[in-house]
This record gives sequence, C-alpha cells and structure tokens, in this order.
Amino acid sequence: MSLSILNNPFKNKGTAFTPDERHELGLEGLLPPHVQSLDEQVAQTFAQYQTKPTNLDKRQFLMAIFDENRVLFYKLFSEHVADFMPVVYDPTIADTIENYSKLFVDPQDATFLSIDRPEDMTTALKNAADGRNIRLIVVTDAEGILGIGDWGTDGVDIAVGKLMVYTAAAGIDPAQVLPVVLDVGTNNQHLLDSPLYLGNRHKRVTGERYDQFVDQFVTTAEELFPDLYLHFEDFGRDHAAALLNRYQDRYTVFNDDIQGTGIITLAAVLGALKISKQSLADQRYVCFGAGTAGAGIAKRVCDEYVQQGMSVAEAKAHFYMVDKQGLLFDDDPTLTPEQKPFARSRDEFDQPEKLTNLAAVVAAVHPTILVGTSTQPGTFTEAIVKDMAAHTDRPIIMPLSNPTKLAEATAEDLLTWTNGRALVATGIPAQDVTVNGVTYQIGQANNALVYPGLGLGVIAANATTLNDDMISAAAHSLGGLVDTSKPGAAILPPVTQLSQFSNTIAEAVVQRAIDQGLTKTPITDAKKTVAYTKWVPKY
Ligand SMILES: NC(=O)c1ccc[n+]([C@@H]2O[C@H](COP(=O)([O-])OP(=O)(O)OC[C@H]3O[C@@H](n4cnc5c(N)ncnc54)[C@H](O)[C@@H]3O)[C@@H](O)[C@H]2O)c1
Ligand SMILES: O=C(O)C[C@H](O)C(=O)O
Ligand SMILES: [Mn+2]
Repeated sequence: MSLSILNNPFKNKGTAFTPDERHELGLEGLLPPHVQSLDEQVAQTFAQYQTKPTNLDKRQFLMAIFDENRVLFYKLFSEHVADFMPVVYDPTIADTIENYSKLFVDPQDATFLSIDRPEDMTTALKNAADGRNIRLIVVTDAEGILGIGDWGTDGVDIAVGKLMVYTAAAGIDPAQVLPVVLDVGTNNQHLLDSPLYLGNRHKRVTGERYDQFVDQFVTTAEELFPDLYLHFEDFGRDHAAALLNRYQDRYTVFNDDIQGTGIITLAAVLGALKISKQSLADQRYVCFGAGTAGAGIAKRVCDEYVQQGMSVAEAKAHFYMVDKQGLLFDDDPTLTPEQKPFARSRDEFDQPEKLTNLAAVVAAVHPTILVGTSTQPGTFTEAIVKDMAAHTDRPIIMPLSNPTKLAEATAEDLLTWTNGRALVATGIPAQDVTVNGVTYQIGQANNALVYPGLGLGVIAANATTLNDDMISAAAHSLGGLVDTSKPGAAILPPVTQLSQFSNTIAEAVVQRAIDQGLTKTPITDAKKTVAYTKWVPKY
C-alpha cells in the first residue's frame, strides 16, 4: 500500500506528505524527514530544470516529475506556461516522437491499442482508466504527426503532450483524461527497420479493417465513458476529415488539426484586420498546402464570410488553394473532398497552365492573406513575400507548418522583407522582432491556444455535440482579446495569458451550448459552470 501510493502520480505528494499522512499511509522511513510545501517543491524543481542544457533534457526532467507527481508537475507548468510550452509541447515534442523508442522509460499512462489485437480493446481501455471517470481522450493513429509524417506507436507522445496542455492551460482534471494511440502499423521504413521500435512491425492497415478498428475504438470508448469528449489528433489526410464527418453528429468529437487550427487562424485573421482596420470582404486568401489543416482553416474563414452576410458562392470566390500541383482547379480528378469546394475554374485566368507553383499564383492573384500548411520549409521566399507586399499595405502572412524546421518562413524574415508591414503569426513560438526601431510581437497561431479552452467549455457544459456555432464563438472570444493600441502589437493574445483566455473561450462555448439547448443537464450560469469544472493543482 505504501509503495503503491508513492508510485501513483495521482496520489503521490513526495516530500510534501505531512507526518500525520506518513503515519496513516505507512510511509514512515520512506521519505527524507523534512516536509516540503508544494511551493518549495516547485521552487526546487524549477531551479533544477534551469540547469538542464537542452530543451530535450528539460523535457525529460519534467516528464520524470509528471510520472511521479501530477500536482507538482501541473503547479510547476501553470506557473511557467510560456516557458514550458515549447519544451513540453511543440517544437520539442517532435524530437521526443522522433526518438520515442530510443528514449522510452515509461508509458506515461497512455493506452496502446493494437490493430492486431482488437479483442483486447475493452480490457485495454478499462485497464488504462483504472476506474477513473474519463471525460477526455486525445487519440491519434500517428499517420500525420505535425509535419513530420508517420510515426506509428511512437506518435503516442502527441496525445500525451496535447493532454498536458489541456490541464496546464485550462485546468482539465488530469485524472479524467486518457491519451490513446491506435497502432495500425506504420509506413515509416526507418521505424520498421529499427530494432528498438516498440510498435507493430508491419505496414499500415487501410481500408475496411482500418475503418472497423477505428469504429470499434470510438464505440467502445463512448460506451465505457458516456460523458466523453473525443479529440482526434494528427490522423493522415485521407482519414482526418472523413472520421470527423462520420462521428460528429453521433458523438461529442473534435478534430484539432481541422477545427482547432481553423479557430486559431480565423482569430488571427480577425486580430490582424482589427490592426489594419480592413474588412474581411476586401481580402484575397491563398492557402499553401491544402491538406487537413489548410482545408480546415479555409472552411472556417469561409464560414466567417458567410456569417458576415455573404452568400456561399461569394465567399468562396475569395479563396485560392495551392497544393503540390499548384493552384487547385475544378477539373482535377485528384482533389480531396475538402479541396473541391475551393477549386477554381480555369476560365478565370489568362494562362491557367502557368499557375503550377506558389510564386505564379501570388503574382496572378495578389493575395492579402497567405497561410502556409504545406510542411515545406522556406517556401515563403523573399521574392514571393515582396511580390505579395507590393499589392497590399498590411499583408497577413502565417507560416503555420510545425515543427520549427518545417516553417514556410521565419517571422523575422517576413518583417524584414516587408519593412515591418507584414501582420505575422507563426505555428511555433517566435521571439520579438525589431525592424526600423519598432518591436513586433509575434502571435502564435497554434491550435494549443484554443483547444484547451474549447475542451473545458465542452466538458463543463457536458455538451451533447460540438457544432459550428460553438466553434465560431470560440474564435470570436479570442479575437476580442487582442490589444491593438501599440505599434508592433501581435495579432493574437500572448501565450503568457493562456490560462486567462482559455477561461474566456470556455465561458463563450458554454454560453453558446446553453443558448442552443445542447447541455446534457440544465445549466444557467456559464461562468460558474466553468469555474466549478476547473481542476487546480494543490494538495
Ligand atoms: N499551427 C497549427 O496549429 C497547426 C495545426 C495543424 C497543422 N499544422 C501544420 O501544418 C502542416 C500540415 O499539416 P496537415 O495536418 O494539414 O498535413 P496534411 O498532410 O494533411 O497536409 C499537407 C498538405 O501539404 C501539401 N504539400 C506537400 N508538399 C507540398 C508542396 N511542395 N507544395 C504545396 N503543397 C504541398 C500536401 O499535398 C498536403 O495536401 C504540418 O506541418 C503541421 O504541423 C499546424
Ligand atoms: O501540434 C501542434 O503544434 C499543432 C498542430 O496540431 C500540428 O499538427 O502541427
Ligand atoms: Mn496536430
């Protein structure tokens, strides 16, 4: 019993156990005599954290604390959110995924579901829940981890990391969450060849068996955990939108890459327009990399046009999608269902056959908004950016591909090339940039700025569904928080305020659920409901 408490991160307080507790729990002699307060533990561990030379070392150190003591981990995280985000989450999480099998020491309470053992599904989920009331699952099949591709079982860390941010940012109870990886194999040859690889050593299963396995997972999880909010993360382009469409009317589900990214990028656009004092109606939008995120964002921004009073056809006329083949045309048989609504007609252009790359499209279209979700580093070149900036005063440019090594451009280059005129947000955190004596703060257009608050709202409301209205409310609540009074202001609120605006988002989402009658039980006060639901790290 005594050792099981020290080994249970949900119950362990380590040196903070009082003499009475030590006596009651049979811990006499199992801890050093001095009793520390939580604050003392936080100060000591933070000092130790600061001695670690690299972000990967820092993360390893924090994960050891996570494995031992959740309260301490989240108290520490919540006091240093902006500091820890790039270490616990993106971009360092990409390094941990790329080295997962090599660095493995602990499964970190994740659930590993193998397509080769579907008969174990129920038992596995029950084992992992261990009697806990699970309200939130982040599930991945790891086919499209960030922009780094297929990582099989090793992609489980994205589910673990996303959940850490949920709790640190929005106070989701860490005892009510479950990270899940669906190991359906991997097409990553490097993993298949690696003697250390911990996942199933075969190619990805696709088709009917894949669909059945995912379906078995969704229905089993929903049955075991009836108040579940199910977050899909980093599925491949062929599955992400299809799965969202399949389940969103039946269950309370969310796709972060489609919807989370859509919300944050719309919020960034609205923030930018607040600064430039322009209207959405006057924008021309180019998406570079029309995959899961690119199409998800375009849909969200397009819906905003419609909400502001345009017809769907008028709204779509503002969008130009570019993928590997160049501008997407409606006669292209390879278009995905998500790309189709935005494909253009060749008749609109003098020389459509020339529009096979981003530079040609920018030259032809003169976009005012350029969003990068292509996974192709450095593709927002100086020539392209200068061409764009020659036709608009305040070009809105967002290189969103993660991690750092895949970004389409750096904030510094974008501001330098445009003499400070570009309104920029990046996927990963970026330092301030000074151009001509003005210091520009760079907003982070990463879905981590919205999914925690959105999730807290959905969970607090115990919403029966997550619909477009609630999603739109989340985006708008964030846009209102941008401080445009100073020159160089960022187009999104800073990560240092993540806890505050997660709360704002959650309240807006609960209110919208109440207004639409979508709460499982009657709720009257959104603010109180959110406050009541939040978990606080304390002993
Ligand atoms: N900032 C955020 O919050 C956020 C959220 C989601 C995704 N992302 C990033 O966006 C990127 C894409 O993610 P995704 O989930 O959409 O992946 P995806 O695979 O679904 O989409 C990538 C798209 O880029 C296209 N592409 C590849 N090479 C190209 C090229 N040379 N020119 C033009 N297009 C090209 C692909 O064909 C595909 O359609 C990743 O780097 C990911 O980290 C960022
Ligand atoms: O994980 C992130 O940093 C954001 C996003 O979900 C992505 O896939 O890149
Ligand atoms: Mn993602």
